[in-house]
Amino acid sequence: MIENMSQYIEKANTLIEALPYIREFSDKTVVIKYGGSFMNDQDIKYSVMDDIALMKLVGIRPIVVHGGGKDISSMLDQLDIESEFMDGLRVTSKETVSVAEMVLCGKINKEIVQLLQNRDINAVGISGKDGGMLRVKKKLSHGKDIGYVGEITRVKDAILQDMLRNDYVPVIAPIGYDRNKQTYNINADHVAYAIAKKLKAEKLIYLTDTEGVYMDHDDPSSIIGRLGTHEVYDLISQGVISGGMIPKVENAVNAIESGVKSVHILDGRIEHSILLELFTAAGCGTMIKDNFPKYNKE
Ligand SMILES: Nc1ncnc2c1ncn2[C@@H]1O[C@H](COP(=O)(O)OP(=O)(O)O)[C@@H](O)[C@H]1O
Ligand SMILES: CC(=O)N[C@@H](CCC(=O)OP(=O)(O)O)C(=O)O
Repeated sequence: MIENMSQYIEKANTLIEALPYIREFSDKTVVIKYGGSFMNDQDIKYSVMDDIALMKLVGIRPIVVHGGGKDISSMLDQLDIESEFMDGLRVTSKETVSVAEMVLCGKINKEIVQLLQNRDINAVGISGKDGGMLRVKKKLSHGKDIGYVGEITRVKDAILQDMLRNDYVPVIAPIGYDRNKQTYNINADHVAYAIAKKLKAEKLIYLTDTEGVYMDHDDPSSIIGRLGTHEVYDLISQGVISGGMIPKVENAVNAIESGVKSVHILDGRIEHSILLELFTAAGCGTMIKDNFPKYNKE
């Protein structure tokens, strides 16, 4: 009985601990990039959707930007089309861009909307095409043409503002078009950054498949809890940050420089990592801000 009581008190304390954060973030915009390899794990998917629903219910304004690279690759595989990447970006032929649009907008986007609606959260799924939201131009990779890969040149946020004003959670697929109305495939990390920048979001959260940014890949205890923007390029040039983590931290620096308060790299494989970050004092993952002392490892 006493044991049970202490469990109840612990639960109540967790709720009390969340109070100042709920107050602080109420009415604030938080952009969540949901993608990567864990997207197809049902338990994780449901836990991410529960977190987003809870955020919305306590007055935060979440915006979901999703990826789906793995699903695109498996659909291409079924169609006997090879997947090729250059610097983390998919080389995108005309055929590939229409498969990407079909998978991202037709399958994944609507699935996320359905999961939020199942939780009685009004969500609307759009791509960068809707309301002319994302204008792009062709992105080159080290001067090389990699097909219909878009670099965002403009974000027209009227449609997002309308949705937020009317209390909808926007769910965004990373597809846009250029000045000739040609469809382009865009890396979802870049879309999340561009939207967070345009809306001057309070937070930009990257859910990924690692606990956060490590100093040493082989040592899980080397996670950097707080990373100052001025340290990021040092860590890239030392080879500490590499591969798919580079666009995330570069986007993080740019986001902070354009008014986003903090960027978080969180482990999407851990259930409720968003809630832990938002509503507990300890937080989790790596928080990137402009004013942390060097490699604060907490
Ligand atoms: N210093 C680092 N700390 C953590 N992960 C790193 C680091 N440097 C490179 N990475 C790599 O970055 C990956 C995350 O990027 P990516 O695979 O593109 O994620 P996503 O598919 O979620 O967008 C990690 O799985 C890891 O292999
Ligand atoms: C140009 C480019 O690479 N676009 C990505 C879009 C999806 C994405 O970003 O998905 P993840 O976040 O799950 O990796 C792609 O085709 O895979």
